[in-house]
Amino acid sequence: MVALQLQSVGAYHGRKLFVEGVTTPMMKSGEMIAVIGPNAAGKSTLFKRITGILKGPGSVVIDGARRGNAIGYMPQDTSANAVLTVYESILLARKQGQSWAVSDGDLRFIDEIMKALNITSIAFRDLGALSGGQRQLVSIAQALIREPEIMLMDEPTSALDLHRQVEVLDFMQRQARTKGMIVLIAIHDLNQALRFADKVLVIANGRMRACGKPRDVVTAEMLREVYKIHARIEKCSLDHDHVIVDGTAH
Ligand SMILES: Nc1ncnc2c1ncn2[C@@H]1O[C@H](COP(=O)(O)OP(=O)(O)OP(=O)(O)O)[C@@H](O)[C@H]1O
Repeated sequence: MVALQLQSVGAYHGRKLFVEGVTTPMMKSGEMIAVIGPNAAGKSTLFKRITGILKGPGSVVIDGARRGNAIGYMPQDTSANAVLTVYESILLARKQGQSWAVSDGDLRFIDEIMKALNITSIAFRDLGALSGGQRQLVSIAQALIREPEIMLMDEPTSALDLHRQVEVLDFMQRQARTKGMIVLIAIHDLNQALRFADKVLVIANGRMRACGKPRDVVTAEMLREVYKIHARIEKCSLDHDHVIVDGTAH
């Protein structure tokens, strides 16, 4: 069982503090947390601080991790210029930092992940010859193949069609539940956040505005203040909450 908590976390770009004072409740094994907020709010910056790519004040407290490097990170920019096939790139991600001997288990796991993400048919295509959505799926596979206990995904579904979005979010939710992973997903689609997340963390102007149950956090008031939109949260016939946007607020 792994647990993650941010305590007064901030992050610098150069000498400037872009994210400040983020203190979250304890995030636990099996949870999926949607990180939402406007453009340039600091979501990617916060992720980079959690992974250690960026420095800053405060503590990223991880309890109960099985290994030293428990964090997997899928960056927002999934462009690739390495001359590798999809399969090679996933195998390379699997073996990074380990011995180069490839076991049957490694190969089986690669097949499993590729099947789950529906990318088996492009296994031997060059990375440079993929569509934006295909690249995004390969990038998810590269992060998952390392079996992280905490997975940070920066807008993993932004280039995917609706079917693939639901497939990927559903798959990540199952991964969180069955493997006891903590999954943090930066995402702009608030309806997908409402549908899949156990918790929603709102970042605005480099600060945490709220963190809690989706229904408590995604409110008309928050949407007006943080996103400057007039919106209602209404239940559909299946009793799921949906954001219905009426227009922009000034
Ligand atoms: N490498 C960098 N150097 C300097 N400033 C940066 C750098 N990367 C990001 N920033 C700044 O940090 C702030 C937060 O950016 P960040 O990418 O974290 O936002 P975001 O919430 O992920 O936005 P988006 O939803 O648009 O992806 C922005 O003002 C941005 O200009």
